[in-house]
Amino acid sequence: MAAITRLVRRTVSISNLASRCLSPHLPRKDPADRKVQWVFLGCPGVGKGTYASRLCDLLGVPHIATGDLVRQELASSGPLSAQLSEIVNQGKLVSDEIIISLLSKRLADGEAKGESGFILDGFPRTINQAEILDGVTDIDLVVNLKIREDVLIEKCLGRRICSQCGTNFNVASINIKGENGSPGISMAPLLPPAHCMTKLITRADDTEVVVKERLRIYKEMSQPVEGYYDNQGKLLEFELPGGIPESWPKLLQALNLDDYEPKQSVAA
Ligand SMILES: Nc1ncnc2c1ncn2[C@@H]1O[C@H](COP(=O)(O)OP(=O)(O)O)[C@@H](O)[C@H]1O
Repeated sequence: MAAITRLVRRTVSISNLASRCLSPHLPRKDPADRKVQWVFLGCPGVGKGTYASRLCDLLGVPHIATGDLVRQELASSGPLSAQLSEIVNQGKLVSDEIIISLLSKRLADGEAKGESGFILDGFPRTINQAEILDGVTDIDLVVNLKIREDVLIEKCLGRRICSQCGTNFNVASINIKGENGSPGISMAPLLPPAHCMTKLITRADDTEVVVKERLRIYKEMSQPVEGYYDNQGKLLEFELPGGIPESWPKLLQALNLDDYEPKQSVAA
């Protein structure tokens, strides 16, 4: 009973925190009067950040990646830093309280700069987070990116970040032949320009052991979020057919964004 009371208190306090922190920054407006409010779901390494940031450039909305917020907090050596580094380096999820407070601060900063709309990447990652988000704003669409698991591991291990500009690259060259009726897949490396080449770093949580743990946790904690949005009729499943040159135009088609053709050149 005491445990239930504690859980109820905790849930209430997270919901209070969420409504206190998130509500002012996520006004419920008619979709016709505001920019898109989308969520990107998908396993670690699938390319959420890559495709979400390209779509954000196209649609003129901020790309808000909670993983980036966590890494910024880690790099800042602030009070949460040591606690976060232990959790993240084990591939575990950060608590809802911490994630919501980082997200609300990011939204407040964006609001002060006059931002409108968003694509969320890496949030919500649990049913509780999805319910909290639903309590404070309307999500128009949830894109669930998918790719086979052996590719995910190779992509995580090949991921590199420019320590100066923060851009993601990938040195993995993926070429898996089709077998037993399932299609093969090829993905060329996404190499950095010369000025980033000497500044590349690998994320501490992109080791094989930690990536496998992140995949396990994704299946346990985050896959149910797909069903949550499917039940609301908001889920768009998108199986990546290959690297960016093949996938980007097909993703635009699936999103009915073919009209944005002049800007499709960002994919080149
Ligand atoms: N919504 C969230 N809830 C809890 N933890 C999160 C959330 N978003 C990011 N994190 C933490 O930050 C780490 C890195 O996140 P991210 O860059 O999105 O990684 P991934 O490549 O696994 O999708 C996660 O493994 C987790 O520890």
